[in-house]
Amino acid sequence: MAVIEVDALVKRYGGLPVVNEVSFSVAEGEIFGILGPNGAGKTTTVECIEGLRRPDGGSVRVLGLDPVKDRRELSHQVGVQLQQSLLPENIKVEEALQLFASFYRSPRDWRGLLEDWGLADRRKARFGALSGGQKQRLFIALALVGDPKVAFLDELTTGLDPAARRATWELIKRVRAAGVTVVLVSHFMDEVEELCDRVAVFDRGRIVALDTPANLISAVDADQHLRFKPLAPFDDALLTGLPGVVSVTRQGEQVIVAGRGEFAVAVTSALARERVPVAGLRVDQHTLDDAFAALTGRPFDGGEDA
Ligand SMILES: Nc1ncnc2c1ncn2[C@@H]1O[C@H](COP(=O)(O)OP(=O)(O)OP(=O)(O)O)[C@@H](O)[C@H]1O
Repeated sequence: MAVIEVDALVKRYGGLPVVNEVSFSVAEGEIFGILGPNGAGKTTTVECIEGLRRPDGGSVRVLGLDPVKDRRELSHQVGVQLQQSLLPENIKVEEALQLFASFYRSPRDWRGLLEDWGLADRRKARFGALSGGQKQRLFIALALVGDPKVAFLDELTTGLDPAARRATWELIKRVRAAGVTVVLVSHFMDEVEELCDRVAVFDRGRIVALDTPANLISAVDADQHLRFKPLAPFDDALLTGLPGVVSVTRQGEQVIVAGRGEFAVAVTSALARERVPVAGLRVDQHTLDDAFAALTGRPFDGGEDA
C-alpha cells in the first residue's frame, strides 16, 4: 500500500517553479530517501507533503488524506523532525517529551523513548545544555512520540561524529522495523546508501532518478579503477587486451587499470596465471556521488553546508 502519493506536484515562488511536476510514491514500511543539492526543491516538496505549503499544481495524498485539508487529522499520524530553533533553551528534556506527547491522541510512553535514544540520564537537563548529538536524538524522539505511521526526518545526522551517526542509523532501522514509514531528506550519500530502500534524486526542482541506491550506482556508465602494487615485473600487454580493460597506467610503484564490467576478475586471474604477486589490491567502487554526477553532468556539491 502506498502511504504517500505525489502526482505531478508543482510549487512556484514568484512565478518560477521550484518543484516541477514531481511524482513518486512511498510504500508502507519503506525508508525513502530524498537526496539532492541545496535549492533542489527537497524541503519544499516535503513541506507540501506535510501540509505546511499549498501546492500550485498536482496532488498529494498521505495515508489517503489531503495534507492541507486534512492537516489536523494527519498531524496525529505523522511525525516531523523539528528544526533546532523551535525549542526554548531552558526546557528540560523530559518536559519537552511530555509537552509533545500531550499534543497527540495516543502518544507513546515517552520514558521508553528516553531509553531508546540514550537520553535517560539527561532527562532533567535543559535543552540548551545538551550536546549536538543529544539535541539531534531528542528531535528524533520528539518526532516519534506521537506514535506516527510516517516520520519525516531531515538532515538526521548533521553535526554528529562518525560513531554517533552509526548509532543513529541503527536506531532508524529499528524505527522502520517497528513499522514506521520513514522519509529521509539528506545531503549525505553514505547515509542514503546505508539506510534507504529507494531514493529520489532531486535536481533543480525535478526528480532525475528514482531507484534503489544499488541500482543507481550500478547504472553509472563510467570506468572503474583497480589499483595494486606488483611484486614482480610484468608487461602491461598482459592486461591491455583483457575483456573490459580500457587502459593500464603506472604511477610510481602502483598500477592502475581502468575498466568496465567484470574486468577486475580478468585482471586478477591473468596476474595469478603469470605468477605476478600483488599487494594493496583494491577496486574504487562507484558511489552515489558518481551516480549524481552521471545523472546531472555536475559533481554533487550539496554536502558543504549540510
Ligand atoms: N518561501 C519561499 N519564497 C521564495 N523562494 C523560496 C521559498 N522557499 C524556498 N524557496 C526557493 O525554492 C528553491 C527550493 O528550495 P528548497 O528549500 O525546497 O530546496 P532544498 O532542496 O530543500 O535545499 P536545501 O538542501 O538547501 O534545504 C530554492 O531556490 C529556494 O530559494
